[in-house]
Amino acid sequence: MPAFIQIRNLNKYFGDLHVLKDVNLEVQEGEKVVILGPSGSGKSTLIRCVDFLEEPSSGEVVIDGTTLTRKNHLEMARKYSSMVFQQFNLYPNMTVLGNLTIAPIKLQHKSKEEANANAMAALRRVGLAQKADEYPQNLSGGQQQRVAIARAMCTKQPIILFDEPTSALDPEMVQEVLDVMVELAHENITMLCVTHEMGFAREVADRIVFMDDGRIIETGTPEHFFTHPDNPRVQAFLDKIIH
Ligand SMILES: Nc1ncnc2c1ncn2[C@@H]1O[C@H](COP(=O)(O)OP(=O)(O)OP(=O)(O)O)[C@@H](O)[C@H]1O
Repeated sequence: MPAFIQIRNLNKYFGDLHVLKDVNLEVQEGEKVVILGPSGSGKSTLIRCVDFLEEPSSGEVVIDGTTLTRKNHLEMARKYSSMVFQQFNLYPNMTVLGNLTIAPIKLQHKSKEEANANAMAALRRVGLAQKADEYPQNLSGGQQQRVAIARAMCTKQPIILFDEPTSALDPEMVQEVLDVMVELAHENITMLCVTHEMGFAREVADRIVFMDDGRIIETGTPEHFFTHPDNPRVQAFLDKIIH
């Protein structure tokens, strides 16, 4: 059975800058993959290609047997994947409830009642049901990111992509967002997560993928990765981060 997500010979250039270099990765349905690596190694670009927010220069991303193309990517994203960004990307002029219901109503053609019920259920799960009628600017960064995660839950796609979801947060708010992500990880959702949170990676990842200079140079379980990585560059990265 082919993997749920297949990234095949992916290359991405920004002008002359070769950012992804023949990347291959297969992710099974329900798998939680954490992508680590030094700054500028191409992690965000890789994950953005999975949503076609970046178009590959060559190679392909195949989801559930269908290759993403210019033509089908919006429909594919609607069906399969939602992204949680570093900068929450909430609509400032809409209430929290509005932010959570707009895509289900407008794009997925859900009734307002169903969208509201799903939104309230998601807000309860992230502990923010009492904030449904607030505007994003009245929430803390951690709360805004929890709303963004609830928004991703509402659309019920089977894949969730996290692009450094805690990097823009004050330190005291990081844990509250990680707690929500850990809870989400208990579900049969397929998760690809770019993060610098090693504790989260250890706790949640089925597999860690390490990128360096546009290539995947090591993959393995957290146990393998944190205790005896094969590549000395991974060890150097860990030494720098952990000590
Ligand atoms: N839209 C863009 N235009 C030009 N260059 C870009 C663009 N997006 C990313 N880059 C460059 O591509 C390289 C990889 O960036 P990317 O954000 O994928 O790395 P990263 O591993 O996620 O880094 P970080 O951990 O710092 O977020 C960097 O050199 C970056 O400056």
